Amino acid sequence: MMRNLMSHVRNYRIPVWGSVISLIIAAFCSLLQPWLLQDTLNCLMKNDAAGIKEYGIFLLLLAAIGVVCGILNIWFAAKTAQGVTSDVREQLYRKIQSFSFSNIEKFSVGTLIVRLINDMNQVTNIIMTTLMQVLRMPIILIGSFVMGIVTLPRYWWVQILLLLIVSLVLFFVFPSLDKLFSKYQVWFDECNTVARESMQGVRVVKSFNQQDQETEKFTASSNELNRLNIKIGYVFSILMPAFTLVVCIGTALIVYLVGKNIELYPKDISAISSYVGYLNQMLSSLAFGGMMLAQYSRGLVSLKRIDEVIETEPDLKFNHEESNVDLKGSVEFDDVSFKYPGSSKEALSHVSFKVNSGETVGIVGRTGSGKSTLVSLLVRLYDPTSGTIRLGGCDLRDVNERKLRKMAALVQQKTLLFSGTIADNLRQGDENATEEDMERAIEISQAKEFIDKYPDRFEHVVEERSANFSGGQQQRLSIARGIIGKPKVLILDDSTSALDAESERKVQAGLEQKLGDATVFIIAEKIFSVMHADKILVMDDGKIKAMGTHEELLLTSPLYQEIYETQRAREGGI
Ligand SMILES: Nc1ncnc2c1ncn2[C@@H]1O[C@H](COP(=O)(O)OP(=O)(O)OP(=O)(O)O)[C@@H](O)[C@H]1O
Repeated sequence: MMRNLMSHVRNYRIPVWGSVISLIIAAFCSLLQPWLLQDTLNCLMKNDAAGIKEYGIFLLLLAAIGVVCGILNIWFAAKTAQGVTSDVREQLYRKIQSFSFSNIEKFSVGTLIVRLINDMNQVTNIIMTTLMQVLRMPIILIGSFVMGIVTLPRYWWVQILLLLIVSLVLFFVFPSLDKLFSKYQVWFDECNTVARESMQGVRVVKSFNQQDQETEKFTASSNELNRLNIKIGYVFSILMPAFTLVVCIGTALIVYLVGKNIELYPKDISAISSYVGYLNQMLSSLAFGGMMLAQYSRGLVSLKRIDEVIETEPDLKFNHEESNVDLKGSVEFDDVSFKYPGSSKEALSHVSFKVNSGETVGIVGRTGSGKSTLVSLLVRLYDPTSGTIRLGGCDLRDVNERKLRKMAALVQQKTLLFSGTIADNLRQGDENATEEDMERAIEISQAKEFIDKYPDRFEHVVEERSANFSGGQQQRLSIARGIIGKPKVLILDDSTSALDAESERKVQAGLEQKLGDATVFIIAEKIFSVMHADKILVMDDGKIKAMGTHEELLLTSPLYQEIYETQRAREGGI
């Protein structure tokens, strides 16, 4: 679990060593303080003014070195922790970017975000704790134990007795803290997912008057989180006073023992204060160290969750070799079947068809018949469970990812624009797009009409979740983003649904004229949208039921006829 983290820590050798060295010096300074105090007391009892001055200066010097080293320790530890966390976060983000759809679905977006932000903060804590406390604890523990025995060798057993008591308490409390921290993480994920879903779907929540239900859902998980937090707080609140009590008992015991034998050993009296000092250091390092370990175990849970993501291999492996072969836009599905991960039913079953470069293909079928699944496979968001897909005659699995993304553009059903400017969004389709390319794309997609109304045109801001654009405007922009890179295969997955018939016709005419050599797939609810296509695929229950032109299908496919008649009746004639 630690291996990945350590490989990053190795890049920060200087700050790591800086913090370790300053920590060791600071630890020894605090160990020497009670010792010097005892010598000062001895001088005081002997009325040795020169000795008092000398030891006093030593004490001050020691305290000053301790403070400087303490500050240096924190500075170096923070430098290491921030650096390493930022590197691991970047590694994690890269990994998530390499994930396929099914990888992301398996984790869920909510937990990936929590891992990226919250779990990462825990990694910072682990590194800070290690560099500031974990090393200090054994030095102080062993050092104060030895120094305590040297100070009052007669009462060695007092230290061992108190050590045993504190260790026992920690031994019983520790496992329950561990469990609480793991549970806490699970509920934190849950809380995050509920909040994210409800805020992203705020329109649905409001329009269905679901505020109360959503609040209830959130409150339930938030209460659970709160309950766990309180429990963790209880454990900590019992630990601190329990530890103080043990120190008090130890002090009382040692005062009593020294007092009882004062006549036999009068010198012991000057050792009491330094002995109690060591006792305090020993027990506090143990108790504090125990609590640090509890924090540590919380951090380890986070580290495990991060490693889980980093060690997951992307489901889809792309060929990274650049090829110079200029693939054409022909598409072939050869006996392709596909099941979604975790699903027992085939979403596509033995699908075979061939489309020549430059053709326009309509895909129609009832809802859930597999239309979107088919095109997701075509741009390789998933790999088929069996069968082969060929693009320009080349097996899709052999096509370089960059080439594939340039060749084939999918404009999805759920349009998603990013916050930024219109130009930023368009350039996602082609990072090198010129002003001219953008003009051409918005003309074809009929987005020009509304962009021309903005004085800042391409620099017009797209707000979060494209809130300042209507559904139809968003669709036009995402079509423009799809065509800007001049793809050889363009797929419009129900992406003209929010356009009126006139604009839809204009978009299609534009595509035909200006993207003449591209193969275009159009998934549409309405047959009207695809009736002029060169080929229409009729899908039902994951299978291709019929294929042909509109006129051919009207004669040969009962399913097509049925869909057509139903739509005609509903629209009052197409
Ligand atoms: N991510 C997914 N995980 C599991 N099953 C899925 C997933 N996406 C779709 N399905 C299932 O696969 C089948 C085909 O879905 P698909 O989205 O391809 O249909 P569609 O024809 O595009 O429907 P619509 O016209 O409603 O968009 C459906 O039964 C659906 O429940």
